Amino acid sequence: MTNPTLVTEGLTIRFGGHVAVDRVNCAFRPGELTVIVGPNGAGKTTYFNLISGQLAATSGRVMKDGVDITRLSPSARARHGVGRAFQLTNLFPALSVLENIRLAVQARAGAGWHMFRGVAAFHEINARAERYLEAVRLSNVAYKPAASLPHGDQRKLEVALLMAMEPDIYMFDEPTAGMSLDHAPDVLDLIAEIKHDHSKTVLLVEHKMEVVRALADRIIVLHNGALLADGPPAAIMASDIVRDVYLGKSGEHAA
Ligand SMILES: Nc1ncnc2c1ncn2[C@@H]1O[C@H](COP(=O)(O)OP(=O)(O)OP(=O)(O)O)[C@@H](O)[C@H]1O
Repeated sequence: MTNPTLVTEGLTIRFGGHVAVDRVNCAFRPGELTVIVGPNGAGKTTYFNLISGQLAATSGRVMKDGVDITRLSPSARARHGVGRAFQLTNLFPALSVLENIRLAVQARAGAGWHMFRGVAAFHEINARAERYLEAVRLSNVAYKPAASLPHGDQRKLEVALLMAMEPDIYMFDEPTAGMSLDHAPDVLDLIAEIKHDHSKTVLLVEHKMEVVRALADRIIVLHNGALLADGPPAAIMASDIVRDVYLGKSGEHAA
């Protein structure tokens, strides 16, 4: 089995007396798409925030390729290859779709600017931006202002901006939220393509079971902040304990 890209060890955060994420031990590997499920308030988004650095852990560690990134800022973690899709942050609404992607490519190149000098740099950055534009199938709206895109296309643009960062880990929090059913498959196809690049590790928080079924290689279930179950989709979906959580026997409601 390949080495994990990302490991959380005893990862915990307390808000006052409330333990929102409770000693979560989990390892994530390249080529694997893990969906994090659980009832409302289970700690899914908080766990994501602890991994991407939006929240600081009370205890425990986040390791990226063996490096302890627990105390790093979100941008420092991004430079370590932890990429998280955010709705429309990073986006320049008045600039065109292509310009937005070009800026993201340039920001990524900035870290190793010596590789990109002069005219060659300009061409290389443009070529990369065009590649991501095509990858998310937005070439037909390349010159439209980003703000003018319909919601579904804006989500695709977010995926392109994330790809431009060239992360090792892709994190998506409900990528089809607020999206009409006819647009959802496009974004899901993009995520499936990222997963098929076997060097990438993909984490998804998702409520919609049809999305979970379509994409998951593995499901982890959080409940009251703790890791309740972890395994292949068929086993997790058939497990009594998971059904109990979702059917409310333990006092929670299904998400
Ligand atoms: N900044 C915060 N301060 C205090 N409590 C918080 C904070 N962030 C999250 N919580 C609490 O932590 C718990 C977990 O919340 P979280 O949003 O991670 O759950 P979730 O599983 O993502 O839920 P949902 O499916 O509804 O999005 C909740 O009880 C929430 O109220």
